[in-house]
Amino acid sequence: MVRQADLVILGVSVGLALGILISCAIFFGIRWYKKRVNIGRSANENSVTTLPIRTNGLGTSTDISASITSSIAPSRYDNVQKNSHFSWWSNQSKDRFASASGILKYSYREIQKATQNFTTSLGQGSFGTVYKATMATGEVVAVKVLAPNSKQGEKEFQTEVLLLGRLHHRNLVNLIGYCVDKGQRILVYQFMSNGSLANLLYGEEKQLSWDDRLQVALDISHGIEYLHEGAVPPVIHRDLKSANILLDHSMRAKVADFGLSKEEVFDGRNSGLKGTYGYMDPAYISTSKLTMKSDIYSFGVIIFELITAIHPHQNLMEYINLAAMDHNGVDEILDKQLVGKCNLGEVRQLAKIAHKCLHKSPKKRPSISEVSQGISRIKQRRLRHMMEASMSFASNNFSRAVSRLEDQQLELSRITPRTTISIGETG
Ligand SMILES: Nc1ncnc2c1ncn2[C@@H]1O[C@H](COP(=O)(O)OP(=O)(O)OP(=O)(O)O)[C@@H](O)[C@H]1O
Repeated sequence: MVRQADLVILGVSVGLALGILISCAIFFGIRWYKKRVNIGRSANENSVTTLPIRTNGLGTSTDISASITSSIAPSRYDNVQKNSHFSWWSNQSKDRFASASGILKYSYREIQKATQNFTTSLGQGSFGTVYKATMATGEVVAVKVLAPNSKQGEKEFQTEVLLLGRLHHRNLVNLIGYCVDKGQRILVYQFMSNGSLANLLYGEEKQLSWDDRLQVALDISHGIEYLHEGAVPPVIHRDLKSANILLDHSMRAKVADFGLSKEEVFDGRNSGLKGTYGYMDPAYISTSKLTMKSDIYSFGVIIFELITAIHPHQNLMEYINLAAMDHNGVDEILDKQLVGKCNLGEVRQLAKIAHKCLHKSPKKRPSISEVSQGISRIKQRRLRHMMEASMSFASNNFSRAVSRLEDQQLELSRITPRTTISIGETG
């Protein structure tokens, strides 16, 4: 009996020991597997290249690196030496300052509080809703919350943070921070109180003067000039349109929406082309070859929007082509709000520049610096005319004042002897 009991105890002990051994093996096996999966994942995340940004005097860029994924101009990209790994994205949870360029990382609670629990909507885009928010510091910002069902969302979110976090120019909308928390993806931008150019052109309340429009065109061209000729490697925006141009409190324009460009299905085919119908370069559509000249084409469309206030989806191209058939035909398609309130010479000069941007052969389109110079010349000419006008006004006034003085002197000299006599007589 005793022997049998011993045997049972021995059996149970051995069974238990085996059970513990097997559990340990399973536990450590799972841990090892998870570790390997994580290493693989962060290796993928780290495969973004870090590239330098040049500050060629075009703007206020202070940073020396830019992480670029899909918007780099291909030819120059090849020449830039790639850094091996980019560890920011995988380490981003550790620091409040997410990168050398100082983009802030916010918690979901902070954003929730700043937007009063997401009740201050500014508008809706294809990637989610934009809210006005006041951060704890008192800074007013715009918060873009990515819709959870956004197909392209994650990739575009990363592009926006990695790219825009390192591009700094007064004519680009600044990315202040981001939030990756509680399964949410949120971008925090500087607040642009006058909204989008599209709203200003096609909305009912606001009006844009010719002066404002000329300045907006120049601001946009400076923003693109920084992307094409200031950044190394150059950056192609791919989705320039009036909805992606935002205006601040003093009506200065900035280019927005870098990574969140919309995947458009063109002609019913999923061609993989990026951009927005009506703004897309026909040469890019037919060849799928993306160059900086595709941005130039889209900018040409925006310039014609500024002149005509006709949206590309409202047959703008047909109006432009009709106007091109006539000398000064652009006068016929000028925005009615501008009639009698602008210099037609300037309108025609700007239209001429826009026509060149829309040339069907990309090679024949001007570079962005040529466009900037062209628009600057219009503004300089206007300044010169204004100076000349005010000088001639001043000199007219001066000569009128001088002749009035002479008249008064003559009058006085006529009166003075008589007065003297009369004084003498009374004395
Ligand atoms: N930084 C900002 N400051 C103020 N308002 C903004 C800001 N960013 C976006 N908005 C407003 O939020 C709205 C939606 O913007 P969003 O960029 O999401 O979409 P969109 O560019 O209009 O369209 P899509 O994303 O489809 O290209 C716009 O009406 C815009 O005026």
